[in-house]
Amino acid sequence: MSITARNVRWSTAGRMIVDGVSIDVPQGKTLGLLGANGSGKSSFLRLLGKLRQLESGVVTLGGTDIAELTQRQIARRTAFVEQQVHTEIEVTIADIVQLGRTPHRGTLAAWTQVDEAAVDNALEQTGLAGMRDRLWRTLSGGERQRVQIARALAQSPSELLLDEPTNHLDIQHQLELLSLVSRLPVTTVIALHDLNLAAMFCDALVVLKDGRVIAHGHPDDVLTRPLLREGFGVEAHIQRSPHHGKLQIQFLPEGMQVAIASEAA
Ligand SMILES: Nc1ncnc2c1ncn2[C@@H]1O[C@H](COP(=O)(O)OP(=O)(O)OP(=O)(O)O)[C@@H](O)[C@H]1O
Repeated sequence: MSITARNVRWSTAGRMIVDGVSIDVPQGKTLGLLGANGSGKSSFLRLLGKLRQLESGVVTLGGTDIAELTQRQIARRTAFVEQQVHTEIEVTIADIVQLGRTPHRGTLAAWTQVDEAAVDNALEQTGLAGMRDRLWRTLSGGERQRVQIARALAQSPSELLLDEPTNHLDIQHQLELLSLVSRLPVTTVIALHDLNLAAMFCDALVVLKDGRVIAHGHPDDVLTRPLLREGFGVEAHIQRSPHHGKLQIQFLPEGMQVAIASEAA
């Protein structure tokens, strides 16, 4: 189902954090949400999932205004993976992934084959099937992150909101996760710091700065040298990869530009 936001605003402590943001994500597409630290990505994702109240503006999921949806109705259709999840209780990977089924089940409802299949499938897709009985507290940061993704997938969502889901993952798992997300028929908004991965896997990008959209559109149109300067304060060389056809950014820190120039001379 589609996700849209129209002129969304949210402020706290007298400071505007999300300042008039609009997005349109068609059914099944992946939108990358980019921006420097503190630009408002997590805050905006929380507004999309109704975990914070909009100050003004409208968010729709599948054409329905979230103001008309209860938290439970949203949980049945939208999965949200936040940056950090802490728990020290003695739970296994399977216990956590099974929690993804909660919104679909009544209080005393029996565990069904549909529930079991959704959990098995989610564990399989995230490469966790062989370690379902491992205790959460024994897992590495990257393993924990994959468990949270598996919980979200077990929810069988039509919309997925992911806040930096790859920040603890090794490169193989980053590529696998983003490739999985971009292939799923689920509408996704994903906050990312890695601009090269965003260029490779997102259908469209939105770049935030101080809570405002400074660029949006196809990655080819968004990822330009002026935008990287304005949004992230970095210099870069951008070229199209002859191997996978997507834009690739090579960052050029000041000292390094000089070194390369003198090497070439
Ligand atoms: N509840 C809050 N109270 C006060 N300030 C907040 C609150 N939530 C967010 N902020 C501030 O809003 C700004 C945007 O934060 P947010 O977490 O949305 O940014 P972000 O783009 O996700 O950053 P990062 O890349 O570092 O995760 C930051 O300056 C943050 O300190």
